[in-house]
Amino acid sequence: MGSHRNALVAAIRQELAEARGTARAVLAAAESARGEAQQRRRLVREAYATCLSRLAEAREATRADIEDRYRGEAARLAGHLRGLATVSATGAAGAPWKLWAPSEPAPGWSPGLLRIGTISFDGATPLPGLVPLLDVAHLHLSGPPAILDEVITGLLLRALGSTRPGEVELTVYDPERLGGTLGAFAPLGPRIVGPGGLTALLDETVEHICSAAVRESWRLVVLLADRATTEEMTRAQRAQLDRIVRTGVGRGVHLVVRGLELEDHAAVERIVVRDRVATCASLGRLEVQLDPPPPAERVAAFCRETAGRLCEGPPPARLADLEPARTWAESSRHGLIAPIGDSTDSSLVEVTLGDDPPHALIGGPAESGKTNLIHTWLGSLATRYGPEELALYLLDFTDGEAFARYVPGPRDPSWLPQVRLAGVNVSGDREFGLAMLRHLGEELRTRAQAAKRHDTDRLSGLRGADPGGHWPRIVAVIDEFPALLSGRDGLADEAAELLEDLARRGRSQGIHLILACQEVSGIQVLWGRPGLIAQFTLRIALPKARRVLADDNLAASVIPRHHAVVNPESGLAGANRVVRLPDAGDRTAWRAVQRRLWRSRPSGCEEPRLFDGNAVPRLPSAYRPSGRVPSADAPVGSSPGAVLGERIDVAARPARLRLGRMPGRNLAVLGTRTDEACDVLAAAALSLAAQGPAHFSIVCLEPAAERAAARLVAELPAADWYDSSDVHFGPSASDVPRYVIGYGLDAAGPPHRPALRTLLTDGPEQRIHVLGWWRGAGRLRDDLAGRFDPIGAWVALDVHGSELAPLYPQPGGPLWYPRPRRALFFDRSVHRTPEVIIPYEVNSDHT
Ligand SMILES: Nc1ncnc2c1ncn2[C@@H]1O[C@H](COP(=O)(O)OP(=O)(O)OP(=O)(O)O)[C@@H](O)[C@H]1O
Repeated sequence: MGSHRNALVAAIRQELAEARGTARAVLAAAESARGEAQQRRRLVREAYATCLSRLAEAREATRADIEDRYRGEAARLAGHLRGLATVSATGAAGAPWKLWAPSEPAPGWSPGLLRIGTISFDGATPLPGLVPLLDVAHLHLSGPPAILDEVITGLLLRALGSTRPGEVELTVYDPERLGGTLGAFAPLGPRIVGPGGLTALLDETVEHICSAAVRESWRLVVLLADRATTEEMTRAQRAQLDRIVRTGVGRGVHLVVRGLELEDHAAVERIVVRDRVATCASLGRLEVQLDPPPPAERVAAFCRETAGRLCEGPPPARLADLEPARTWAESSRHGLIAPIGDSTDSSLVEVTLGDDPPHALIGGPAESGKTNLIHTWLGSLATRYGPEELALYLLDFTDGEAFARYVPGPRDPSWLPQVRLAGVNVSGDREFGLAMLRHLGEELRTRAQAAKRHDTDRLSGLRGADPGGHWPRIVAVIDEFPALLSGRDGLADEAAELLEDLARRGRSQGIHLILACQEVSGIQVLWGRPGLIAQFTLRIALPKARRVLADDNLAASVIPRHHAVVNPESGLAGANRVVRLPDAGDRTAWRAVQRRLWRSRPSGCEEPRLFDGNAVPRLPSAYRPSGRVPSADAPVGSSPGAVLGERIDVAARPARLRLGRMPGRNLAVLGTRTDEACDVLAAAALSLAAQGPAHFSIVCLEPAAERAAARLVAELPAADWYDSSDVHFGPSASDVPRYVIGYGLDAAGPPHRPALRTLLTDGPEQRIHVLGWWRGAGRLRDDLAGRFDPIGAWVALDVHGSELAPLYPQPGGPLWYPRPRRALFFDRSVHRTPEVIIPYEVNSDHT
């Protein structure tokens, strides 16, 4: 029993041991599985954490990117909006009060939006908060009345300040304060309507809307309604108000209302104000931080000033107002019509140049605005008629440079394409005036002949018969013309004759004259020539002008500054038209117009000829022996021409002295002006050297001329030099022409006179010519023993006409009063009378 029990115990022990072993093994396996699971869990957790952080990073990066893009987009959008806002509310309509000033609308302007405050936008610079009014909307405002009144004051100031005085009419219904609410606008005389006046106001406004055929201004009806107005509003009043809401905007009638409901309509812009923040129907959810009210003193000053301007009437037209809708669209076939200003009712006043009236006379005292009028007229013509239709010749005998603006200058390369010729600073050079008249005389002849060929006698006929021809109307303007006519000499007589001929026959050939002058005496020059003055049927008299209009026509003495009387019937009383003249003095504005016209010039349109009396022409390079020097065997012309200076003519041609193989073909330059004498001799020698092979002998007996003579020698291809140490007047004959260029020849003295006389007398036939400078006519006479035959041509500098008598065929000598940089040139083989020339600048340090 005991052993059985022992065996059982042992067996049980065995089983227990096995079971324990199995359990341990299972435990170990379970623990290992748990360890693995934990490991896996850790890995998963770690992976999860990594994922999370990556996701967070990606999210951050995307968010930052989105934010960047958003900010960029927002800034771009804000920029666009700001640009749009600037364009939509320019000048007084949109400027903050700090910078506010009334702004005159430009021509063609149409009303934009009006600023009431600012819109803040994501930390960016705030945008202006704008609302529509003129031409677009009625405004309905709700909120605290005091703030609304401030907003309305600001809106009215902006609307009035961005339009022309008088263009916006103000009516204020203010039953509570009887106009006191908008009292700052009192100087403008708004219509104030008190309690009991609403019906009449609405009826009258509806009537105005129905009757306004053409809208020329706006009417703002401000309704500042109180509680009683709302409560007592009748159905009839409501009906009228609704009618205004529906039909007013199209007729320029706008309501600005607070305290009263307006019916829903597309034209009603609702502005709701809370705590100085407004929302507006047109701005959606954007909130507008309201501007403070405009400073009271600014409103008062604006209203005072505008009231003053209203009393004066509308401002005169500006130069830009005279411009046509289309540039160069007019034909000048039958005449030239252009406005020069406006009348007091703002309608433009046009003047005509054509068959009748053909020519104009402008008169007025100094500083009365003649030049300004000419600029205005030319500007008006030049924008209407292109270079094929109009050619301008301008001459200014005043001391100014008024016409320089029309030609290329150092700062502006543009020119007015219609200008063919402009003379400035010509007061000392009447010869240029004469040259212009001669040129126009030639043109007149050409036109008359062409017209005759086409069996017509006037420009309109010629243009019809010869449509391919170039027959623009010509307008020649001569400011301060008496300077040209008043001298008692041949020049004045010829100028007057040419002028009379042009005035008489030019009318039918499309050549028109505009003469201007200030002095009564100037006009008297014309009155002394009834045939001439009779042609100037268009008279334009500036304030206080005398003798321009008929004697019994006193209009010019009563017109104010910057006005003119235009009279196309020779100044007869009854044909006056008073015109307000624009200010044409703004060079920048003019330059913009001119540049525009210049860029549109047709190809081949040449630069105008400018004659500037104060400028010294340079010897053109064509007359210098630069480049290839003619070889000794090159052909020599039979009479090479020595260029002495520039002729005072339209084409700026050089004055030439032909030096043929004939007796007397020598030149004497007379006078004491060393520089000019040297320039004449140098120009002559250089131009001869440029024409063919020649030999030069330079004889310099005047120390002051040595430098100039030496420079000449340096530039000449072949030259000998002689001075007081080896004076020599016997150059041997040769195959090529020889020229003796003498500086201060009178200094040679008696011992050399016989040789000099022989050379002067016999030289030319052997092709030896003397071009010499004598420092006075008396010294030349001494050298020649009173026999001037060998001197066939002379150039006089500061030598009076009477001293030149022995060298001149007419008794008494030529009429000549020396002037700086001008010389009198006489060649007995070609001239009947001497001509004035301008010695070229040759030896200056600039050349
Ligand atoms: N319509 C105008 N509006 C404004 N300013 C003007 C007007 N007309 C002339 N002026 C100014 O008046 C001044 C004199 O004008 P302008 O030179 O045209 O007179 P003028 O009669 O030609 O003088 P002068 O006889 O001395 O040559 C100038 O400063 C010019 O700018």
